[in-house]
Amino acid sequence: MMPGPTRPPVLLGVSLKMYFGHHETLNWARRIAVLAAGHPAVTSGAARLFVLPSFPALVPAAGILAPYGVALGAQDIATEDTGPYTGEVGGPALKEIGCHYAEVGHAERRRLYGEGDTVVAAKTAAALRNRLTPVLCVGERDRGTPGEAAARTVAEAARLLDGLDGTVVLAYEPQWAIGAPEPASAEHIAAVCGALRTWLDDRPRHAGSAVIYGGSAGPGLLTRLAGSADGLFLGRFAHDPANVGAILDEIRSPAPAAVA
Ligand SMILES: O=C[C@H](O)COP(=O)(O)O
Repeated sequence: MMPGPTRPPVLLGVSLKMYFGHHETLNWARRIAVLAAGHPAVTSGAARLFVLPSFPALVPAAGILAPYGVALGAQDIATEDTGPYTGEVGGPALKEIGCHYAEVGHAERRRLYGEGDTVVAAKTAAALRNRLTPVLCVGERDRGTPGEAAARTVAEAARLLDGLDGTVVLAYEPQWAIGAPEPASAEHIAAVCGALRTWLDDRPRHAGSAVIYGGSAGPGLLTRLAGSADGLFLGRFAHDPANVGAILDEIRSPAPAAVA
């Protein structure tokens, strides 16, 4: 069972993207709160949960989830903190309403909204500047060998974090595995997450950072990964709270240390 006695907590993040309506989001959050209140993986500290709902749900979802230790975060953040940026939401406001995380660089924002490395790096900087932990999505576009994917993904993380200090969550999301029937193979994930972990471990300025896997992740994957990632970044398969419960069931031992 994961994690072993010296492992930090397993970090489980959920992005709801734009799938749910407002009340649906809050009803889902209530069911996650019940899970978090009663599941030994959470109450023992072996697992830590965070949820990224859409912007309008952040405040009421925090009211439902934060009492049970579930952290909240935004799915996006403006590059600037304040000013004439219609439609944007800045880091200071996110911090003020209780966000702990801000997601940046998701493949959907790159593909659909034209965000490139410059914007993603600026959003990562904005999160860190506002004491929000960036959930920085990295990962190759096309399926290739694990070695190629690891080299590309480490280079991407290095590029995006160049000149930045602070704790981050690196969400390894091979783009070809997002929205797919199955996640990448455990071997592929272990190769890339291992390379990202090695890269982070050489950089004390990112101490406390975590590497999690996203892309069609669901029940059973944590067990198959056997500790090669620090956790999971869940999408569709978290829509049914029973799946979140099943993933928590894979995590049993108490954990002594903290991650991002
Ligand atoms: O943000 C989450 C990831 O993009 C994974 O989504 P998915 O599990 O629905 O593929």
